[in-house]
Amino acid sequence: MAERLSAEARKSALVELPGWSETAGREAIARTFTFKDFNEAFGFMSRAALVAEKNDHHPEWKNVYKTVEVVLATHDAGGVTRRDIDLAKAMNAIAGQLGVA
Ligand SMILES: C[C@H](O)[C@H](O)[C@H]1CNC2=NC(N)=NC(=O)C2=N1
Repeated sequence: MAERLSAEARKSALVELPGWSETAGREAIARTFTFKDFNEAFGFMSRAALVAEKNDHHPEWKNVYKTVEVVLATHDAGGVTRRDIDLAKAMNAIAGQLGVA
């Protein structure tokens, strides 16, 4: 089972996660992605969903038209773990391939 990261470890992990930040009032990380249109936003979600399913680690997310708000935390650990960092990195890579840095 993945271990919760310390505040320090979370902060240093975020250095390598452009666009991501800690959420207020909850041990989690979040990013809002804005794509060209709904088609690209949904394409991002489709690809990210496959990664999440493969890793058995799932996002909390909301899609409104071309934006996707993502919150990541490890429910079993009650905070942020490496699994969240790894999924955030994968999401940034997928968004990058869609032209969203
Ligand atoms: C049974 C299943 O492996 C667990 O419920 C997985 C599913 N996906 C998950 N996703 C997230 N974000 N946190 C979890 O603790 C988690 N646990």
